[in-house]
Amino acid sequence: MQIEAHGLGKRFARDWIFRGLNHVFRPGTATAVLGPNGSGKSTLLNTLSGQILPTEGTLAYSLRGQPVAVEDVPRQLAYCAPYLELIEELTLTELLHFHTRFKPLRPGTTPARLIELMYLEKSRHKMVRDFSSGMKQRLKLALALYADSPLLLLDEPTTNLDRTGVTWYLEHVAATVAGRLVIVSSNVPEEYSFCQHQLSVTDFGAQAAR
Ligand SMILES: Nc1ncnc2c1ncn2[C@@H]1O[C@H](COP(=O)(O)OP(=O)(O)OP(=O)(O)O)[C@@H](O)[C@H]1O
Repeated sequence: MQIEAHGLGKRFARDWIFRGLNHVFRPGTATAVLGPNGSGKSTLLNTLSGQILPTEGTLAYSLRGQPVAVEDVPRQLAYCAPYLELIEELTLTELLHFHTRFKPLRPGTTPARLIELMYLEKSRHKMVRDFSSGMKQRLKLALALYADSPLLLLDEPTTNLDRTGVTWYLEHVAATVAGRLVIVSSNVPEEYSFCQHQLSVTDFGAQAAR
């Protein structure tokens, strides 16, 4: 997927979060969106993915050269973020079967295989609400990384992961990002080490908007 932003700006009430963003996010590339806490990284990701409307400017989406309407972007999108919740009342196996009805996994990956890839075999019948925070994060990441979607957004992807979890994340990112458009919001260099491009939200953020 490709996303072209022209003069993109977002304001909450009287505060501009970012303004004047002109950028083309090209398919097959990974971009890290950087900036301190509260600078607007998540707001930018949510705007780019069509979850919230920009205040000004335009976004144009295309897939293999064909335009994609903003309302069709969610179908192409896999998104992992701290503010996106899992369905905690389901067991791991139930959740995977439910989730993948709407967001299929990439060809060759089954829910059973995903459980192995997450090293969660012993928890396949455990309710998600009883998972540790690191297990939940691994599950959220696996659902996004192994989704059959050309657009992958990762907001603070190593949240709640220990060293083993970070190593797991980097290994599975390397296995799944080829050919996709990937945008990572982060303050942790290790978690965006695979990104070829960096975009600092403060370059077109609140300071720049004044
Ligand atoms: N729905 C909203 N209404 C009003 N203000 C909002 C809303 N969402 C975000 N903001 C404000 O926009 C600013 C940027 O927030 P955002 O979450 O995008 O920053 P961030 O760079 O992702 O921060 P962090 O690194 O802490 O996750 C903050 O001042 C926040 O309070």
